Amino acid sequence: MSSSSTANLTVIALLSAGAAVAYSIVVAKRRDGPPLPPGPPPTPIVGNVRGINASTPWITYTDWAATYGDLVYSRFFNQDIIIINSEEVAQDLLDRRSHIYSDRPVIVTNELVGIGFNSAFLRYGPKWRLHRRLFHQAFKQDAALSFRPLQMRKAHQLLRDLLESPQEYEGHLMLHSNSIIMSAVYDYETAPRDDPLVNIIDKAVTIATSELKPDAAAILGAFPFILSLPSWFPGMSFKGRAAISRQYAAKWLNEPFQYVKERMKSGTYAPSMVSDALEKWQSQDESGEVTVAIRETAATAFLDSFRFEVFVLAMVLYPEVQERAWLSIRSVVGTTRLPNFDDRASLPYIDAVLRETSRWHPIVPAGVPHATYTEDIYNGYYIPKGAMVIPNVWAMTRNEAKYPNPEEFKPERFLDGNGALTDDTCSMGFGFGRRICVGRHMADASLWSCMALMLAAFKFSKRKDVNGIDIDFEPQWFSGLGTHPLPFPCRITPRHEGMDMGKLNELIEAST
Ligand code: HEM
Repeated sequence: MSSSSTANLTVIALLSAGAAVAYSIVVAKRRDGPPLPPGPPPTPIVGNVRGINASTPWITYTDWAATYGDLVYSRFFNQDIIIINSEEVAQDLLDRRSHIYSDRPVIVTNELVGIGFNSAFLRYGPKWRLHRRLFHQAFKQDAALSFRPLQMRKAHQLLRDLLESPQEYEGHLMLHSNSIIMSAVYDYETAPRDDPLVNIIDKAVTIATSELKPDAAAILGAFPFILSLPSWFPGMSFKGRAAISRQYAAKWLNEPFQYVKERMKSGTYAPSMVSDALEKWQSQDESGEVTVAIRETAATAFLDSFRFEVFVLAMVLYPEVQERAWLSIRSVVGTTRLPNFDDRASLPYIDAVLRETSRWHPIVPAGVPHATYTEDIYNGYYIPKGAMVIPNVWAMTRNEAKYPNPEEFKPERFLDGNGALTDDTCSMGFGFGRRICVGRHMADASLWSCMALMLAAFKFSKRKDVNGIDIDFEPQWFSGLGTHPLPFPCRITPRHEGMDMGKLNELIEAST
């Protein structure tokens, strides 16, 4: 949804609802009893829109923490919003009171653009439970071990791609992420370029996410009658775009799923999340409900790509960290092979780099919002039923008491005096409670294998200008529901002398 559409929606909402209606909503919520948590004073009708940096709301929320504390109340139209700015409060509420805090807010635009199937946004209830069960079967801790050969094979391919065309590193990293998911979920081998299925899904995701704006969703949620206005009505052009998005979303759901079904029919398939689940459930699924859920969970998985750019950026900006990481790999693995999962326990510094990468710039900095199933009282504050609860991971990673100088990339934070890993796994980037990320074990192993192998084989540094001088740059960030660095000038050079494809293949052979 374009920002002008959102602005028009706001005007429609304001004109049509009028101050009286909106005021009555606010008045209706006024009640005796414990107060709401502290928060910035709202503007009449719209609530706390002003002052929020729309592209990086997590930074605004972190600033609010300095004034209002770890638990902040804000409002957007009639949507109550609770912002959690500390890990302790997140654990108290989202983990320990997960029976209250495991719902999701209704985001009307999800259905509108055709991604209402997304497991991560399902309301707390039987459908979500079924999705969660299907995911759990494929990605629980011991099942995730079965992906290790795949993760290694894909990481080896990434090294070949980086050696062949290092300047295209962003494309290679994206392909690596997509190809792991497509193999694990559909047993589908993605083509290096212009893969037909990935192109369909990418297009569907791009169209859908460009129409998803939390502010527009909140306005439509507060004033659902707006959706019944015709497409020609000023501000309603998004309805036409949403219809196109729904068509693409249907292809995203169906085409890769159909691919697996056809391969199963012809008997030419290897295990995958979809084929395993179909085999297990098909005979007991008379209503077809589980088959639909399998298709939906599979499509959801594609949305959860791993993002390796933050790691590459950190290595470029902190060469001393990169050097220490490489030396630690060399001392354990030597130079005649590459690391594999058996080396992980002997390489604590690499795990410290992984943890610091997710702390330094979490890729989902404002988490995925939860919602309250019933009302609650916490530390004397009233938390309304149906409130959107935002775990502000950014503020948690900026906790000066736990992470001094939080803007600095310092893997040592996660090591004790003996160089062993501490108990702090910095897992808040994967969320909390019953809605915690179901792909976290698989994601963790994919991140580790990719980081360890890239560190062993390549050096990442600033690109040089024609005079051989490093090109300095200020990192820029893409901001949406997630965030990642925008392309930056990076030079990728092999660590091993005289490295060519033959030598790399020898190293890979020696590592397996
Ligand atoms: C580095 C990679 C990843 C990160 C940082 C990440 C992060 C997250 C976060 C923050 C949540 C929300 C948790 C909450 O509501 O408290 C989430 C949920 C979820 N993630 Fe991930 N994720 C990653 C990879 C994956 C992968 C690889 C998969 C699937 C194979 C996956 C599947 C899911 C699903 C299905 C949910 C929804 C869970 C629910 O609502 O019950 N994620 N993830």
